[in-house]
Amino acid sequence: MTVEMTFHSVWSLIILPTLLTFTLPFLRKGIKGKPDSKSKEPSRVFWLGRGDGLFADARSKLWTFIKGRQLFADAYFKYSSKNVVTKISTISIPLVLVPKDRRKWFFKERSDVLDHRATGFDAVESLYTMPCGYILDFPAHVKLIHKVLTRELPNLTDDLIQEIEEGLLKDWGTDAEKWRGVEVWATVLMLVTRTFNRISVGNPLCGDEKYLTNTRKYVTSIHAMSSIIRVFPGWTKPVVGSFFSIPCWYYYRRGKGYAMPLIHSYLEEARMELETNGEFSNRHNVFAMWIVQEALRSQIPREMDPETIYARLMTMNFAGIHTSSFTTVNMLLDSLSRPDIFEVIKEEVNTTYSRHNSKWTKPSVDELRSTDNVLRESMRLSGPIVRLIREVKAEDGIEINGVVLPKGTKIATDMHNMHRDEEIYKDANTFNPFRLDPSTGQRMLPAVETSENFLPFGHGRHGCPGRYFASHEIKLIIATIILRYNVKFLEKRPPNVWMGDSMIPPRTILQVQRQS
Ligand code: HEM
Repeated sequence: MTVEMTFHSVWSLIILPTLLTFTLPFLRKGIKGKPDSKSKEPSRVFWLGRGDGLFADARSKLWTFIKGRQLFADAYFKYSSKNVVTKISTISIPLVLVPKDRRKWFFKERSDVLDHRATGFDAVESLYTMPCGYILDFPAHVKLIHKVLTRELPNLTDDLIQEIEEGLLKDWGTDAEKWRGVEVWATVLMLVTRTFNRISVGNPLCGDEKYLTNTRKYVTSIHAMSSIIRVFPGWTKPVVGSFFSIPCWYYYRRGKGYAMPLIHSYLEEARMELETNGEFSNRHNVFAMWIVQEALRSQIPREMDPETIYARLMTMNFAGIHTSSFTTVNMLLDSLSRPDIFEVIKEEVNTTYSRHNSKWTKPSVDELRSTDNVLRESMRLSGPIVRLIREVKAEDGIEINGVVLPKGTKIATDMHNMHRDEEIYKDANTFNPFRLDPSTGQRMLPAVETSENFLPFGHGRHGCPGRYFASHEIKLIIATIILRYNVKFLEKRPPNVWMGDSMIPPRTILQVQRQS
């Protein structure tokens, strides 16, 4: 994976953008001989970082690519926070930033006015990179996450623990004598892939190294390849997108070899149960079976197709694996570089575990309030998604603070900078998990409680449905690490790494030793 990522990074970060920014505008002008789409934009939007003149578009893209972080911070603190509508170039499409006073509306608006899929799916060029993208127009899996996964968490906790224990033993080792260096990102990614697949396909597939590696590669290839495709102008994407997404399609197809036998057997078993008993049993309490049962209930032919069931499983893996791994790694790095904070959660984990007779259950994990505070604060400063994007779908466009935005405009809430806004969080740049809630003066709410001031899981209509699972899973991972391993503190928090528009945790070696 290191080699894969290094190649993608160099290619997507340096060579491609430089080449494209300078050559494609020439080419395009040469071929079409007409000005860029700039003239179609409404004149009243203030476009930060974009001048006039020759190749203004290309220059502003390159500028954002080099100075993007600073430009987004300026856009937020100088304009959005003062309720001015601002536009900013990105390496792909320009974004209009939602002013602070319109955030409530952004999260409440109907999907036929603002399409929410721009955050998770357009941003990764899902049209090309996700062979399963066609299921998104009927998101049955979202309903199952809301209704079944969250409800079943108490019954899934033992399975999650078992997978976390086994995964850690495998990758962090059994040696109680010697310290050992482990690369935290690679091992946590594998651990989360395994744990997530315990609830999605169950045992034994969730422990099958080949299936897990293939799934991890599929998800990673979507992120890596979309970062390349994103650089190209829209009119080239049908060709470029199809070419660069070959690895995504390859891993997707390959994964069928592992998952399809299971899906076929679940379909057969569930059909038999329905015919003989008129209802389903609870024998396989895993996501794959919930999708099968929901499909049979619906009797919609496309839903009962094994291809659709596989597509939903892979979409879930895409939504849940990188987000949860990034968050777990960030929480580890944040707490291990602050011994005072780590000691608080260590004490809490140890006492809660003993109080509950050395067994984790959903209610006992919910008692880990300080651990949850650390998770929440870590997500505030290092949430894996830095901005939420919507596409204007309303035929006549929309109007924000006097500015008209036509259909197709992409608008965004920049949560990375909003979470650093001193008007919302006092000492906003300080990692302080035990800060009080500025609006109530009370302790912070649990990490799953979203608000327009706390957005790592989104908020409102399309807030992340998997957040209850993710928060439970991450706390179980952290608690198991605390109970089973000694981990050396870090001298200081290694900074996150910016790759284009995304912020990822740094590669860090942790020194670990199994507790005897
Ligand atoms: C720490 C881990 C996670 C983070 C930070 C996270 C964050 C997010 C965010 C920011 C959104 C977009 C909200 C928006 O556009 O307004 C989202 C959507 C979504 N997430 Fe998560 N997520 C996490 C884990 C998960 C997990 C484990 C699952 C699956 C079990 C999941 C499933 C989804 C789905 C299906 C959507 C799309 C919802 C829709 O279309 O309405 N997420 N997530």
